[in-house]
Amino acid sequence: MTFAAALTERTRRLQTRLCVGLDPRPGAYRDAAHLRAHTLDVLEVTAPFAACVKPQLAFFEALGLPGFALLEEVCAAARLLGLPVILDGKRGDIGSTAQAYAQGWLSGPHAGDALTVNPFLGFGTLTPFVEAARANGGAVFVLVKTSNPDQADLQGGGVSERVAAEVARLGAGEEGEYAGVGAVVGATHPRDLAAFRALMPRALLLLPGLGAQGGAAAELAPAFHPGGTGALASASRAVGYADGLDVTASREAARRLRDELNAALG
Ligand SMILES: O=C(O)c1cc(=O)[nH]c(=O)n1[C@@H]1O[C@H](COP(=O)(O)O)[C@@H](O)[C@H]1O
Repeated sequence: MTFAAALTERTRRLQTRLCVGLDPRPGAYRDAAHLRAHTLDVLEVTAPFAACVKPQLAFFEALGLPGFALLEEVCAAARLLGLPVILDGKRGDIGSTAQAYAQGWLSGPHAGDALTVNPFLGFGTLTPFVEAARANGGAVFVLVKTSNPDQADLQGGGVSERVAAEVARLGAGEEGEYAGVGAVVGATHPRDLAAFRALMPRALLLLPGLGAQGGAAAELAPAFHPGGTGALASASRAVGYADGLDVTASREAARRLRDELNAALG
């Protein structure tokens, strides 16, 4: 089953639209073993409320080699829990280098099921990522309108809409309910969601910024299709560090966010 199909099946079966972000901050732990144990615990306790999991590569890269080992463990544990994995790497480069990124993160030993990608170098540079995702039944999430306030410096003036049109074009010929080419649109831009939903009718929308960045579940309904599919709202700190390192608090935060998203959909 493709990433898009597996994710949508899980959303329907478990009635959850929550993506749990794993952003393990080294400063929060005594040592690497403590970080590892807490990260795997957060994954396990939140899995029943999650549609998917999104490890942020920066935090694993920051740990050096042990970070790569932990990332592999996280991906393996997620698979055992039935959770599709989105690697948040925001990769993008000239085509030949993009090909290496795509090999590493969408088909190599550390590969996830999906990867976030940056279109800044041009639409043609997305091709290696899209091809690798297709070959592996995976997906890419192209940055369309990011959650940060200063996104408008470069993404304003119609740029986000142009990227959205390219996302729709890239996914147009694919079979299945949702394409393997999705889009990132910040949960912090609720007023724009309906327009992006319309511009990319078959794209999965990843909505980061829930919680710590001010995104509110109650405002995200326009990103979804009738029946509550087609989008995922993502929270990292608000789940992983809901109350310090208390994993019971993480589980309850995931449960609450899942419920709030469902309530928003009526
Ligand atoms: O691609 C992402 O997930 C992403 C895109 C975006 O526009 N904004 C954004 O915050 N993210 C990532 O989502 C996570 C947000 O973390 P929290 O603010 O703690 O929920 C971080 O790992 C960010 O790198």
